[in-house]
Amino acid sequence: MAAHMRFARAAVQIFPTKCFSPRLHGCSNVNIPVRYCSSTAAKRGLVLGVYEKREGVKLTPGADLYNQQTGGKLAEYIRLAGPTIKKGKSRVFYGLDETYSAVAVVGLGAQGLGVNELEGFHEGKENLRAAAANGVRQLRDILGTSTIEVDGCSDAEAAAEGADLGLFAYDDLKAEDKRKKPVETQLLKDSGSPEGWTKGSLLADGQNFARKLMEMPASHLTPTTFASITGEKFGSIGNVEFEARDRAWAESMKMGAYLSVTNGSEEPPVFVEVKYSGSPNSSAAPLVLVGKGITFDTGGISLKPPAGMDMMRGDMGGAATVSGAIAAIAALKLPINVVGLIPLCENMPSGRATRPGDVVTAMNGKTIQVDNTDAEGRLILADALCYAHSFNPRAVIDLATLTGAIDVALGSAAAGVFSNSRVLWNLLHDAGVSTGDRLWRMPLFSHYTRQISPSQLADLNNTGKHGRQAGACTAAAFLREFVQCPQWAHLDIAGVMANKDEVPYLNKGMAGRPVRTLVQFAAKLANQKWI
Ligand SMILES: N[C@@H](CSCc1ccccc1)C(=O)NCC(=O)O
Ligand SMILES: [Mg+2]
Ligand SMILES: [Zn+2]
Ligand SMILES: [Zn+2]
Repeated sequence: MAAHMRFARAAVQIFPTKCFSPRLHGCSNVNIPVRYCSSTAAKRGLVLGVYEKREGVKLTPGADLYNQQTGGKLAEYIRLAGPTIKKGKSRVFYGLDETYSAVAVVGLGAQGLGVNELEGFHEGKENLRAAAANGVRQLRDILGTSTIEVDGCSDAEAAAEGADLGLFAYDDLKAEDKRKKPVETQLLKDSGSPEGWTKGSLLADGQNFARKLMEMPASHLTPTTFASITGEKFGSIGNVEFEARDRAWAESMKMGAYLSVTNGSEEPPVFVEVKYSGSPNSSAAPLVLVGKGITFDTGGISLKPPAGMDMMRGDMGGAATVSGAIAAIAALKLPINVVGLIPLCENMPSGRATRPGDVVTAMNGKTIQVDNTDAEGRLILADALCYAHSFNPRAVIDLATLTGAIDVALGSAAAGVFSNSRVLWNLLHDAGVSTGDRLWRMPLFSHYTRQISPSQLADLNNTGKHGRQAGACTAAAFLREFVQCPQWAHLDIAGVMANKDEVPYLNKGMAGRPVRTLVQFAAKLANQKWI
């Protein structure tokens, strides 16, 4: 008989009666022992980690402590359940003690894993994120647990990230009984650093905020509602100023490239400006983050094909990640000044829409021939990047779901980074290694600049003259024409916009990547003086 079956019999012997009315009790699983079904149990769950060893498993210090509290029952149950618990997999146990309705034991892989150079991330942290996400989801979905304690597994920050990212669901527009039950996660006492746990939770909150904004349909998330939602969010955080500028302001700034994109839409454009003052020197040069905020991209007159066009509700991913990152940076009270610039509008076809071949003038006076109205992201960023210069920035980073070409090049493995600075790139790269939300450097050769300029009618063309060839690189070369800061990076996040199943601790849907990398980058920047 398999070890797994032996365990099943042992568990049944302890609590033989199953929940008789899972629908009534809100229990999603008929196999839940009656004592722990929703009608009777105190709904508290526990997630514990175990490392893989050649024979069996090794308990984390937190799991070991709990094992002692249960008189060795945990280790015995694990032994009965089978030879090992593999990386990212879990087993749920009932009846270990009176405190928890259920305990999910999750596999962390081998102990002591660090940075994997080939993968470009910290493998131990990434395994823990996946394991924590798996454990909390199990307890929520099987048991309807409302409070879950999580083993910090000696890295409470990564455990909190995995747990809180893993529980995210955007179901605000579904009937109440179809929504995921809200769950509160807590660090298991004496299993990791409480400060690390708080930091990980705030990082996950920032990314989840971005995910929600990206997931919201364009019927609900317009430039105007984006401004009201983020305005409310930032209004509740200290040291943050928020302003929403209207079309007249953009006209007064001569943002002709940005305004040309909104022409076809009935929704008014909004340009959001967020300022976080965290540096002890309030006039210290800020990090400026610029985010593409197309709340829906139809392509305009150069209409996109219909398949998958619904995903273009996430074309404000740059705007969302900038907002999520600044929310987390402010919540963490990082000692740095940050400005967020977010040009928002829709890209729609209509009798007023910009036509292919039209010429528009950006804030810096450069003229642009708009040969493809679907290459609109670079137009709104062009003016936002010109405007960024007025803040005398320490560094400028723009984020945009800019090109399908970056998806072809890198898929969802990493966001593409185009930078004029090796120092800036190194900081960004290192941030991605620790968060697991990786970045990959791409070229900014003048070769690509020659593909977008000169244009037949104007200084620049908004598409490369060799069509789709190196589309992400020609887009970056275009943006470079509007940048004055010697510390600039453009992150093309189109490929990482959504998750299918590639990142195990993110569900299917909009990903909010790379919010945590941006925040870790800002923390690194705050602590060094080269830039
Ligand atoms: N809105 C952008 C990107 S649309 C392509 C995309 C592909 C895969 C994942 C996410 C988004 C746009 O219109 N770009 C123009 C272009 O790529 O030509
Ligand atoms: Mg959206
Ligand atoms: Zn487009
Ligand atoms: Zn777009």
